[in-house]
Amino acid sequence: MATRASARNNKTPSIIPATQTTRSTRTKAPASSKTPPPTAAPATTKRTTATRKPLSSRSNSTVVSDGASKAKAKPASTRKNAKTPTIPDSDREPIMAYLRIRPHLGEDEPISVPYLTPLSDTSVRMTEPQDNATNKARFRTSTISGSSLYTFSHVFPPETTQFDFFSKTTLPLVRDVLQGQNGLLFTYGVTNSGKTYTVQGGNTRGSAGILPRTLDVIFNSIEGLQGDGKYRPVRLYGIEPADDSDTDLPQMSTEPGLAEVLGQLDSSSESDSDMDPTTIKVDRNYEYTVWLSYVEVYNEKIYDLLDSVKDEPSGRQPTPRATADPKFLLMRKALPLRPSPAADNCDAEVNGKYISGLRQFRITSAAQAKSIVKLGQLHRRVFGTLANHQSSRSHGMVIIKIVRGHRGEKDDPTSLQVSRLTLVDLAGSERTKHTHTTGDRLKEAGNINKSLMVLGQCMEVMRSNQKKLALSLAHEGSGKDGRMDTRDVRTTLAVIPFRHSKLTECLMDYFIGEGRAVMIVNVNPYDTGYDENSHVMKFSALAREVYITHAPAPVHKVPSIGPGKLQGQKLKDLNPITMNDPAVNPNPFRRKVTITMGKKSEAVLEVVEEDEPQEDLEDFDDEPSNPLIDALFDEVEDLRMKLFEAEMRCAIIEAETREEVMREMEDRMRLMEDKYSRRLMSELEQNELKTDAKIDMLHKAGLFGSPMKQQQYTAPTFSDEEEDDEAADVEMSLINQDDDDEAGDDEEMSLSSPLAEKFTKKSKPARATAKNTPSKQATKDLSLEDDDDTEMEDLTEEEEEDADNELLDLEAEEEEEDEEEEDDEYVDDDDDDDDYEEERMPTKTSSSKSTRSSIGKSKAPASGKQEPTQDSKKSKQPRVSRIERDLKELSIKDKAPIDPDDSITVLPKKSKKTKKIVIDSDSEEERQKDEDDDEVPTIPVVKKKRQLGKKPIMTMDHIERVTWEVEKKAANTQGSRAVRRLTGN
Ligand SMILES: Nc1ncnc2c1ncn2[C@@H]1O[C@H](COP(=O)(O)OP(=O)(O)OP(=O)(O)O)[C@@H](O)[C@H]1O
Repeated sequence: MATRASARNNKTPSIIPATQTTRSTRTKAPASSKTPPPTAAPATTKRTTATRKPLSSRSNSTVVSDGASKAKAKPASTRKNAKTPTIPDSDREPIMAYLRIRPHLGEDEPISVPYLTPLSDTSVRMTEPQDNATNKARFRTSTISGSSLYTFSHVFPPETTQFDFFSKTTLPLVRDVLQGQNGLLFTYGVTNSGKTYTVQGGNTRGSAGILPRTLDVIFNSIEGLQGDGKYRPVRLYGIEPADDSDTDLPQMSTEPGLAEVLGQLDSSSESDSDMDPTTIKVDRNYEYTVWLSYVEVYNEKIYDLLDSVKDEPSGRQPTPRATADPKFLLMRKALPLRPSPAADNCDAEVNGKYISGLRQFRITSAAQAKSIVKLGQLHRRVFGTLANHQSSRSHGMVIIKIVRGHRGEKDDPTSLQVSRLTLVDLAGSERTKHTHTTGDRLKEAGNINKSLMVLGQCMEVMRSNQKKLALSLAHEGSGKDGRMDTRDVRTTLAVIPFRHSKLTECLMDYFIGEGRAVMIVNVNPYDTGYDENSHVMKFSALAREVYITHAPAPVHKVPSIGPGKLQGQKLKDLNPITMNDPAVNPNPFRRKVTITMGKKSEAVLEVVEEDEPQEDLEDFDDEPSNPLIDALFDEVEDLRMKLFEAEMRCAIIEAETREEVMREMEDRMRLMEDKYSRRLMSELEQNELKTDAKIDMLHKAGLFGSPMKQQQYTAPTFSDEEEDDEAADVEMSLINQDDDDEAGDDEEMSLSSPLAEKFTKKSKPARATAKNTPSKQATKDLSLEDDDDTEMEDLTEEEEEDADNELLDLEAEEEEEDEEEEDDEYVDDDDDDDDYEEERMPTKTSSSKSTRSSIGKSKAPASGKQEPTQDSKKSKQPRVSRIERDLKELSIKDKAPIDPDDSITVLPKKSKKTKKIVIDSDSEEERQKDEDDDEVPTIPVVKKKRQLGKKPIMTMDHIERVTWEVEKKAANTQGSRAVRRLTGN
């Protein structure tokens, strides 16, 4: 009874000075635990303990909260010895941060390997997923570290059941609220991380979330102890007499059209029948009444989700009902936040804010409470803030108030105590850049981000303030008089920006007042938002460093219920909220909501949201106001707001710029790729054309294929072999080209190629020269099969002589050109030219020395060497063997064994794609002709069908054979320059 007396004393005016002392003591509370007490400290601490915990001391509950046990375990006297500045008083405890890892839900998940690994009960490692293909970070675009370690109050792995999770995280808060303490629980995480599942639950049996379980446990525990509900809670801590309307539970809309829409959305699940059997032992000397409200914070406005939803047909065209596209106009009005009067809680240093006009319902059973919550969720959906398959776009808050009064003083409202438990299902914390939202959605996303960002800022400021305070208290006694005045420090503390967002404004009293806060961090480790989840984890780390005073909610101390009653009356005047309300915002926010009801039908609703009335806010502000301070504060707020908006803009611009730059880079890369592939193709084409041109030149020179020409090779060399080799190579490479293109290209090339022209120039004089040599006759005997060759034969002697002279004139010029060609990218040209020269050599060998040398001179500079080296021959050897192999293959294919003595003709092929080469024996006539020639060995001719030039070419066997013959002759004559060149001498 003594305790109760002391509790009563709190509400007497004489206590007020003591209360003021208590305020400062409360701020100093950490000091008492960290530093040796100043002389006045014990008294104040004692007084605080006596005034702030009157009811707990009377509690006969056997279930003692952790916090209470801590407080008991560490009495004020012992706590004073603790000196570490960063360790808080046991009256305060950090925000508890629990991590819940969402399980893998199936194949739809974007990644299958989680990037979060629990290391212990309290720590996890987060490792950025790697892209297997590139071995680079898969999702990261920012500079967040690839792997980080995070610690929590507890880590719940994916397999944690709802029951276990509730028992470890929420049950202590439920216990507290039944003992008169406030509690806050909020879920934080990106969309699809399991926040709603955690709070509301799933559809399967046993998957009920912490909210239904909380309701179950409360009603299990207070069974038989429910009060008569004579008084109802108002504002944060106020009490006023209840009336009959409090027991009228909210109903689903009575309007048939809307009821139909709501009815279709209202689905039952297996978890509805879940009942959590947990019971907490409570003080049975008390009676308890439970009140419930449900609000959502959407677009920086607070709406009552239990307010009746009505269609407002007035002021608009009637719309067809019950059609496939019914249209309703729903109106709702935002509720204002008002400062809690100091009189409601004299102990409080700073009072929080309450939601003015919020409806609350007295509930008597868990089932009733659950149905009300369900209705609130329906309203959330009907207003489009809890869309079917999208992220919740509002913060949902269920506020459970428990009014408890001692049974012996049932009719004394001043003995009543109001405690609150708020469960918040925050909207997804993803950023705008990921959602690609525009217009209203962008505004929504901006507001969601804003409120979450402000929540983070508040925590940041609270943490730094607490650190500052703790540090200054650690140096207590260092002042002039040996005492530390914390007021000096307090003046330097930063203002916590609660007012920057509605969410933090609503919750501020939990942070600055008494109570406990639990943060549940939901993470989906299979989500692509690695960066977002990293931010969530960092946020939780920040929250864990913020300390909150752990103390029971104050007992209602106001002797008279007058102000409350008046205020309650005023509040009632605000309900029901209609468009007729005089304080309607002139610019209500309109938006459309489409609700899918089954597969076929959908309902289109138009929602009009009005701002909260502003004009009567001051009427409720009980705090003494200083205009200057208010103006300054507003200024600060304004600036902060601007700063915040600028930051938001910057963040959005940064995200957009990054994306733009990325897109631009991608485009450029694509262009470059195109450009290079085009260039590559054109180079290939040019190479092909050049090769064609060279082959053409060779043909024009009559060095390929004709049996008559073969007869000219009296001094065959390996150069010929190389040439043949190369020609065969070229042929094989060209054989896959398209037939149609071929002839045209070939012809075109032979005309357009500068080399071809050059060759034409050269070949004529060369032939002319040959005619003037002793071997002229042999040259004349050339019976070329090709028209080109025949043309060449048709040259008159005069022309040939002219050409010969021209050739000499051109020598110097060509030398220069050839030197330039050496630097040309097509280095092979030189070899080819050289080959050409080599091929010409047999003819020249039998011709005059001067002619030979002139030709040799004209071509030699092009190759940069006078004679082929042994190396170059070796390097060409593989080609020779390839040709041999090819020929063998062909012979096998055609089942015609190659006889080196036979002349083989490769007939023109009709299609290159068939890759078929027909080998024919030379005609009997030709063979006879060959045999008749005594002077030169007969060269068996392989007449291959050349794809471009369509001219026969020689094969290896022939060349080898001729070479052998020539070597034999050369050994005899000892003078053949060609042989010297062949052997590399
Ligand atoms: N622990 C869990 N066990 C099984 N399923 C889960 C769990 N957590 C979440 N889910 C499932 O994951 C999906 C997404 O969860 P939920 O809707 O709760 O995410 P959310 O974070 O609330 O998303 P939003 O922010 O968009 O509202 C749901 O289908 C839910 O049933």
